Amino acid sequence: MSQPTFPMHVSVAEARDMLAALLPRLETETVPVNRALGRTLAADLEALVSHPSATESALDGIAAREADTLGASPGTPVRLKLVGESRAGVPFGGQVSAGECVRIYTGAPLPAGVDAICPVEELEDNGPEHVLLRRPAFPGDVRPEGGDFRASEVIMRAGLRLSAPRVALAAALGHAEVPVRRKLRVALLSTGDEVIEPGAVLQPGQVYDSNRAGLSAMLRESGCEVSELGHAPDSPASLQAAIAGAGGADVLLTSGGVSMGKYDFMRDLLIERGRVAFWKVRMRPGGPAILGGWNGLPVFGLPGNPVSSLVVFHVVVRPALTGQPVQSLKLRAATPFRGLKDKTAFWRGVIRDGEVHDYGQQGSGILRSLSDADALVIVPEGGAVETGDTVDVVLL
Ligand SMILES: Nc1nc2c(c(=O)[nH]1)N[C@H]1C(S)=C(S)[C@@H](COP(=O)(O)OP(=O)(O)OC[C@H]3O[C@@H](n4cnc5c(N)ncnc54)[C@H](O)[C@@H]3O)O[C@H]1N2
Ligand code: MOO
Repeated sequence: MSQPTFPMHVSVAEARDMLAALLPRLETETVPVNRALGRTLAADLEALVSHPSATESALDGIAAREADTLGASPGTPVRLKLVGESRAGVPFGGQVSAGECVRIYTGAPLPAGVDAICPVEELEDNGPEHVLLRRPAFPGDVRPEGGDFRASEVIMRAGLRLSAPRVALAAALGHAEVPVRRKLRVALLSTGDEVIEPGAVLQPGQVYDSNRAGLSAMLRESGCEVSELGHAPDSPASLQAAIAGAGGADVLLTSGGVSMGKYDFMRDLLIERGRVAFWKVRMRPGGPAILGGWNGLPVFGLPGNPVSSLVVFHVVVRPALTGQPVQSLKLRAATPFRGLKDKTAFWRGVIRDGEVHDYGQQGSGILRSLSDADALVIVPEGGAVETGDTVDVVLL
């Protein structure tokens, strides 16, 4: 190849940013809150109500004045008069005076005049109208109005990805519907003469298409709408015909055909007849990845090796598509991890007792390693990890 006119050997962060820069701004749509899992909030969400909506009990028991109950113990119980009941949804309407209490249940509003709770386990009935407390009532077992959030406070920010707890929070804030960004439409194409559908009879030299299954699952997990273009054999004409089916997508992901081989036509198509933003990333696995464009459609060419394609998706493509950074944490290395002079390594690791161990087989064709591993251990360019060092790991 003559001197390339595009960047080569970019860093992982550059690859991520260059892909993100090619993606469109996503419009806002509204979805029912119980269908919002995995979506990205398009606007700030404010609390329409306070939670709790009234000061309430955290326990089943009685509500009383703390001052009346101080000194209560099993040997010297305090006797209070029962004047009513407060249930969740059916509050006690009256005023509670000194020496009095009301039966109360978890989530029920605290009546006027009382400030503390004694749980039912510490109570004994004393005739039909009195109870004995074996310990004082505690103000700490009262949940104050607005203790979780207050009406009109902004509680969730635009850009937040809606995990299950966040869906619950949006509903608790009072939103039946939430504004979210529309899903990114991602077309997905596998390439390679040897690649066949799982279920077909495999001839020697063929391989089942695991990349498309894995990438499609990862895309759905990432909140994308996936348009599966199937599989194209290794010929420029077949690739062009398959890519033409991606009309309407925001981005096309392909796997295979991007390295140094004679039949790596994805690479040739983008370099010779399309547009290239970069070729090759300083990472292993996944070095041969390519980013470019075809008739205005951004195209990210993932390497064919099964581990490589999924690892590049994990650390480059997903963060770019979702805008969510890669989450890493620090662990103690229980084994050494090899470094590479000019590449960031993402080695598969197994976490045991809070330490990360080398999985062992690190070949890019060993798909089992990715399924068995708990994490990718990041060894920066030029670095190496000795046993006992602290390493950054990305959970899988
Ligand atoms: N001389 C060199 N050879 C290779 C280099 C290099 O720098 N110089 N890089 C190696 C690296 S690193 C990788 S990664 C691979 C990537 O190659 P391609 O993207 O061109 O991928 P293919 O050659 O098409 O396939 C590689 C491998 O993966 C299997 N494969 C492909 N698609 C699928 C699929 N959908 N599901 C499961 N498996 C798939 C394919 O059968 C091959 O075994 O290049 C190295 N070579
Ligand atoms: O990058 Mo390749 O992905 O090492 O096998």
